[in-house]
Amino acid sequence: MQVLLDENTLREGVDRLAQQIEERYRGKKLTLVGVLLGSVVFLADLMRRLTIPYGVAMISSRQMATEDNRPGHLVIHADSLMPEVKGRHVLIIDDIYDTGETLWELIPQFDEFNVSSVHSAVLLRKKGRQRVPVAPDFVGFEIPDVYVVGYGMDYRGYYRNLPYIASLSPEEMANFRENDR
Ligand SMILES: O=P(O)(O)OC[C@H]1O[C@H](OP(=O)(O)OP(=O)(O)O)[C@H](O)[C@@H]1O
Ligand SMILES: Nc1nc2[nH]cnc2c(=O)[nH]1
Repeated sequence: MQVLLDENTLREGVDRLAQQIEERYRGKKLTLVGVLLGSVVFLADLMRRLTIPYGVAMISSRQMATEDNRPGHLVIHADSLMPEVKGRHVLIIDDIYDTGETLWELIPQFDEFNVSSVHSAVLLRKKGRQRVPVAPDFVGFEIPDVYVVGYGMDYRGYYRNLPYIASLSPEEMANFRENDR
């Protein structure tokens, strides 16, 4: 495991993002919408850096299988974690932008909630992986095409609690044993 972004670097990145978000949304009705589960640490830190008024919602999304069992659409669960967002400026908060499929699926689904606008902020953007024509509006850090864990992000449910972000090599992932945890 190799540390890619240490705690100080992450703090500076989140501060930078908070400033950019404040500049864009000052005077507007803003709701941050975190995408469970990986975004929770980033969201919690970002929330404490923002000084403008805003609401918060969380969404989970479930991938629907297609008839031939291939991965299909992500569907938003607009349940109790999603308060009224009608007429509000939504900023989707996610930990990482990889292929872009998650944002590509989620963004149009906000149309049915009659929001004023939908944009997105991600802590990390992996280079060279984008598969769809939608890009995040705010990006904390560009990272190489490696598998990362920590600061909310997991490998098989582990490592979300690390206060820094580290990369796992293919060998480390192959040798991962749940019984060692
Ligand atoms: O750009 P994409 O290729 O769509 O990948 C990005 C998504 O992948 C991760 O979620 P994951 O499915 O690992 O779930 P988790 O947040 O619950 O860990 C991350 O939190 C993003 O939502
Ligand atoms: N934990 C984790 N989730 C991802 N989802 C897409 N890319 C990644 C990654 O590098 N790490």
